[in-house]
Amino acid sequence: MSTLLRILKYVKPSAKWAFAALGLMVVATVVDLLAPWVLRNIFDEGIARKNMGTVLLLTLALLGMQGVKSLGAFAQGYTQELVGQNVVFTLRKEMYAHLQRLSFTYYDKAQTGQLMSRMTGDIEAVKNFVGFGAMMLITGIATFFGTLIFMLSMQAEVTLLSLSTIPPLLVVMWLFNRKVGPAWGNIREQMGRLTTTLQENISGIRVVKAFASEKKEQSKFAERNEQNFDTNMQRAKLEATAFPLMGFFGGLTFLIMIWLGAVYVAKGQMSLGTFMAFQWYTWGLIWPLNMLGWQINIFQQALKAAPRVFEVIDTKVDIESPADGGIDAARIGGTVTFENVSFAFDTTAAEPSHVLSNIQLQVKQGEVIAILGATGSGKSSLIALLSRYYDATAGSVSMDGVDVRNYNLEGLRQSIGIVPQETFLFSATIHDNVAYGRPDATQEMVEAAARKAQIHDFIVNMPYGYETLIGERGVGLSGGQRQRVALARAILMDPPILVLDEATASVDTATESAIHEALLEVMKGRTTFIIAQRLSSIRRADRIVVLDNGRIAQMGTQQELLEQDGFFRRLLEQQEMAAASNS
Ligand SMILES: Nc1ncnc2c1ncn2[C@@H]1O[C@H](COP(=O)(O)OP(=O)(O)OP(=O)(O)O)[C@@H](O)[C@H]1O
Repeated sequence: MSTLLRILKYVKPSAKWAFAALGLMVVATVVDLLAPWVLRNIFDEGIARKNMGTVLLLTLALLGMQGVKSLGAFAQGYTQELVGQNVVFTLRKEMYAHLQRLSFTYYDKAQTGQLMSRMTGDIEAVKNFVGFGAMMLITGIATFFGTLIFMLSMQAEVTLLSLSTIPPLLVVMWLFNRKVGPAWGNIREQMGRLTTTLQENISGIRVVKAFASEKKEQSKFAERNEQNFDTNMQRAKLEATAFPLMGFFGGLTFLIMIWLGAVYVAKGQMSLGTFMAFQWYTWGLIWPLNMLGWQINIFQQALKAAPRVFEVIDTKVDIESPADGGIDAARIGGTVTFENVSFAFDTTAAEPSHVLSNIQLQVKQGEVIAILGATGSGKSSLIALLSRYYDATAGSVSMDGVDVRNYNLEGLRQSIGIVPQETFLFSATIHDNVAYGRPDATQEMVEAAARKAQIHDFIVNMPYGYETLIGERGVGLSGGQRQRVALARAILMDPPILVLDEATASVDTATESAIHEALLEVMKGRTTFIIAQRLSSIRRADRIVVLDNGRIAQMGTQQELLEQDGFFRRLLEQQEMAAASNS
């Protein structure tokens, strides 16, 4: 019930259209109810009394009524679709906006395919109910009871006796409703899983092919496809049993009415006109009942689909700006302090395993900090706390002495230029990809950023220069080129804090040293965090932080760390040995 009420809330803004559709429905229903009554009078007042004028007049009235009904049906069809589409529009807008606000913690667990199927199929199922479904349900109920009133007023006995088929019909409907609900729930869930399998396969198609796993993937998909097939067939079996049974009882009503009607006409207790009108009216009883089977289907589908959409919309946003909008981060200088910071990804676990423990680090404005450590030691996690991708579980991260949680989130993130390990490029021109964070940037600004990232020469040699489409539908770029586009993207933001996460990992040594030269310029005056495995990438760091299993194991200048027996010296020795054996 609460789901239904919540769905109706989305209809509220279109209330005037919904009422217009209802009004038109009432017109069409009244016309429908009056038509058999006019027919009765054609017989009883016209034909029986040989009054052809009345016959002509009433036939013309029937024609006019048919015209009004058709016009009403057209307008109603349009308006009910308008109401449905408005609901779809609002739900999609709300869900999309909420998805933009949800944090990394949500996306760590979310399945893209499930989200896509909720955004499309499930919302569509809700629309089918609020538009067509609900209107047909109301039309059906109005027609049924309206018809009943007309019939009872004309001949109560025949009407009541004909209705003896209604109780078994209601039992069939009740059983169908009970069984078809869970089937629709399964179908909606399975569609989500099917879309997830498809989406993962397409995103990971390179891995699939590299491991020649096409057959395995096909059978995984086939399994889910079969589940969906089976559940749909179970649903079809329910429909195939229930609908004809409903049809049978509906037909029986009609036959009983004809038989009883004939008996009553013969006995003189019913006029021929009423008998003819009853034949017409009986359909007014039967079709709403028959249609009810479909309506139950549409209703149950919506009832199972809507909570899947609401679940996303209701997910709590755990990382956002403070309620008052937060402190403007536009003038952040770049002093960063980690004050006894500990962090675990899953804080809901009974014993959260800490990825970072008791991090104590003060970074001056303009300082270049290199973060080193074995894989999985927590380097990316440490950096993720700066932009509030996640919040520290204990302790605090502050910038210019203000806890990051007190800044306006948008401003905070705009103050931190990040070149991530994995670059995502949008299906857009290379210009738009570089200017992603600053769409208002001039061509000169974009080019200057690209020059600093050592990618300008490559771009101008592309088929359409900066206007070349890249990403899914455009030209592919190599790993190193993608990384340099990401670097240009960050440089263009002109942020006081720069984060380079293995930013030169996938470029050759010559490009790497060229980028480093350029970076020297870029890093000037900016607080920079460089996560790197290669020593060449950190040569210009003022200070090095070595992480070990989420704790700071070493910290100091390159010279200081060289004098200690620790991770840094071992790394240096290893890399020097590797360089010697390569030469
Ligand atoms: N989204 C996540 N959810 C849960 N655990 C995670 C998540 N991301 C990373 N971890 C875990 O946190 C630990 C630290 O990971 P992190 O990515 O910070 O390490 P890293 O030092 O940057 O590693 P690498 O050098 O391989 O990039 C790892 O043990 C990893 O398994």
